[in-house]
Amino acid sequence: MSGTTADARPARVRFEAARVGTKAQDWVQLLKPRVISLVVFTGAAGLYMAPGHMNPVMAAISILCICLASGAAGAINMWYDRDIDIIMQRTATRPIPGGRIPADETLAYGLGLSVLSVVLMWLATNTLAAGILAFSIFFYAVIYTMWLKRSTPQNIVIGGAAGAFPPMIGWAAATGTMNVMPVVMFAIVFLWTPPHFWSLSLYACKDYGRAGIPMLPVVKGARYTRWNILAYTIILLAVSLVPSILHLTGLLYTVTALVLGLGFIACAVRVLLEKQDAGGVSLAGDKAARVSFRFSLAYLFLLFCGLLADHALTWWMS
Ligand code: HEM
Ligand SMILES: CC(C)=CCC/C(C)=C/CC/C(C)=C/COP(=O)(O)OP(=O)(O)O
Repeated sequence: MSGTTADARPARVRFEAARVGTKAQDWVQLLKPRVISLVVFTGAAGLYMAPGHMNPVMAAISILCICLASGAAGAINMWYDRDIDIIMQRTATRPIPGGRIPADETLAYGLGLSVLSVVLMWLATNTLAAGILAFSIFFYAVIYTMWLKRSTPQNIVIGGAAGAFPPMIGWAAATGTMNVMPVVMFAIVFLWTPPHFWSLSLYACKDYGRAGIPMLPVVKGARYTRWNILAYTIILLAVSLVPSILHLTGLLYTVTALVLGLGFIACAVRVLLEKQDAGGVSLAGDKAARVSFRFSLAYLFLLFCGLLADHALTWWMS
């Protein structure tokens, strides 16, 4: 061993830690930037769908606050999960387990950004938006991360609410009120989260098992998880059509929701039918689950694009 201090981390983790980016990139990585991009997009969509005209500077500040809050919650999640992140291959090279950023600084960073985002949202918009924003941080960092994640296989079904609030926050920031449309947008993201995450959990199952996290395939098995993914994609398709049924959206959105929903169901059926052993464990390298996970990301992005385009078209034709 080189140097004077003993380093108990596995060789692969030490190698990765030395290889990964700069200090600034590490601070950004703590915020889970790629997840934020989609979270912020759904928040901006909620803001855009709201009636009336919001001052563009206020709109930009509101979106920045959602971005900061989501990142802050991600940093607190990484602080709390540092003991399991070092065990799981997918997360072992994150800034804390990689030994590049101290845990206490990460916590201070997460708490600082949380306060900043909520106070800024409150000053720039209204109490309702700031209140839901604060509740979202609390729900993800405390309810999901510190409680549900380690205690029940339904962790992400309930915990998924945290990531579903941004459209409501965007709407509240623009109007100071709540309505059916943002609640339906919440429901869409809420029901999207299980097939999104369970697709990934099918091929990350060993990691979660080793870390002792009771994710659905670890506790109930891969076959049960496959059926659940299919069930949620079917419910998701039905709920995604609620805006059409309530005449809140037009034909463009309806067609988008139908095509994407059927595509997601097709992915889920492939996950269900993939070559597997008696326990439902894939014999095909979890190819179908990997496709389903990637499709889930495209699905949510494109569905919300459909909402925005439909809204813009309705406005343009009126
Ligand atoms: C409790 C709810 C959720 C759970 C448990 C969850 C879980 C995960 C996990 C474990 C990953 C892989 C991350 C990695 O490899 O580092 C992931 C990726 C991702 N998630 Fe989720 N997710 C949830 C909700 C959401 C929400 C609400 C959004 C956005 C609206 C979202 C957007 C994304 C994106 C964009 C990625 C890809 C990140 C990348 O490419 O690195 N997730 N999710
Ligand atoms: C406005 C606001 C506060 C929004 C919160 C949005 C948000 C961050 C949602 C959760 C997204 C996510 C990556 C969960 C995975 O956590 P995990 O701990 O299961 O995944 P990991 O194992 O990759 O850390």
